[in-house]
Amino acid sequence: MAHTKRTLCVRNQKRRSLQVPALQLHVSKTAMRASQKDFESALSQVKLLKDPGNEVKLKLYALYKQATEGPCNTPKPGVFDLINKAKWDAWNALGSLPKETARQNYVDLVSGLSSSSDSSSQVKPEADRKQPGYETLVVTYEDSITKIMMNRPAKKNAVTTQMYNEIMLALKAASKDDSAITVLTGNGDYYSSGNDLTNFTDIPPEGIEEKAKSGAILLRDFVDCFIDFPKPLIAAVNGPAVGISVTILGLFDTVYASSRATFHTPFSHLGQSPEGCSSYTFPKIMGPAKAAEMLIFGKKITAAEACAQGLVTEVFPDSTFQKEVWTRLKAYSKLPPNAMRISKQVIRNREKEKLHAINAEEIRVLQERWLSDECTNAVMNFLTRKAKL
Ligand SMILES: CCCCCCCCCCC/C=C/C(=O)SCCNC(=O)CCNC(=O)[C@H](O)C(C)(C)COP(=O)(O)OP(=O)(O)OC[C@H]1O[C@@H](n2cnc3c(N)ncnc32)[C@H](O)[C@@H]1OP(=O)(O)O
Repeated sequence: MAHTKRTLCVRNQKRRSLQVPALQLHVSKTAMRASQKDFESALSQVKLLKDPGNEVKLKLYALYKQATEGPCNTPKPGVFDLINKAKWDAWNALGSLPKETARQNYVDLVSGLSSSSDSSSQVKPEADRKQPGYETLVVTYEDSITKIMMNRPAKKNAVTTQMYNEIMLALKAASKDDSAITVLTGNGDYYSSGNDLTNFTDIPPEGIEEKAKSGAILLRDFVDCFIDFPKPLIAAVNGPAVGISVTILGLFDTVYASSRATFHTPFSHLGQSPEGCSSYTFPKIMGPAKAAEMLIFGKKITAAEACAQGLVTEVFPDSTFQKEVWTRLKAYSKLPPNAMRISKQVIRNREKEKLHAINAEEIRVLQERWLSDECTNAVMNFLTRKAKL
């Protein structure tokens, strides 16, 4: 099997003490904030705004439908019905986002639009372009770079259902905005601790099989977004990474890591199996033997090891990680954007169909694993704090 190694350049490894993460408001608390009255007032307010552009209008439409009708429940329009298909896609991308959260996101989005149109006579500096409407992410646009930062530092940026949906929305928006490159990173001391294990707890009345089915659709759509992302996609791995946040790195174009980062895919420990196309990308990137140690035996590797094995492009000392990575990315973002996009597509298109098939197959297997005693026991152990990785 051929190894496709990324550039190797391991820097000085220097450990630093972890910073105390800022406290994060609990999602359900914020979701409770928007009352029906707030929602209705946002609906009136939106009519007074100047045209916010198609992308925002689609976001508003999707959140409105989700808030009033729940998850998308209509048949997908035909390919030639462009407008209705775009609306359907935007609504469908919200997956099982709860109605209350959609209502809150709608209110936040309108309030962000109102305040930006209040000050529309002033030209805002690029650094201020924080995009409204996200609760689990901070999405900014600066220097032709869209930065998507996972923002649940107190929970080590564990990925909730809402965060999966918001990352998909942010990627879809980034694919259409005028940024040249897109970066995914984490806030706080972790890059991400992977799937939020409480995702296994809100079982609907229809039973765990239904939950597994909706989880499978969510995960398939999530990974598909990374397979299809049309512009250069960079991960700035600021700290330890676990599970799904590691596996999808094989779908990024470049992975920069802090010397403090570690990479851990404890699927067997959790009674689960590999996802994110890692059953294909990892053996291809690092060779089957190293991939098996990670994916079957859950071996945690350091940033330096991940770089030597080709999963990471370059490791930077933690003390200068942010400065060095952003300096590098700002320089890359000035390259001709069309050329970068086309080069990425030439590289990716050859494998796209295969990657989608692998994604579907991994999820078919995983869906069965979620119903196994091994998985249930492992998740219960974590949630009742009998076990930590
Ligand atoms: C029925 C089917 C449903 C399907 C729905 C699923 C949809 C898609 C699934 C995709 C498949 C993905 C797979 C994976 O990603 S597998 C990896 C999962 N991650 C883990 O197992 C990590 C678990 N966390 C830990 O082991 C430790 O927290 C960690 C080593 C990361 C950090 O330890 P540390 O001691 O430094 O910090 P704490 O444990 O005190 O963590 C601080 C708080 O954060 C909470 N936390 C952290 N990680 C998670 C997590 N992954 N899920 C939920 N909560 C997490 C932790 O509980 C602490 O919270 P409290 O302060 O409230 O106690």
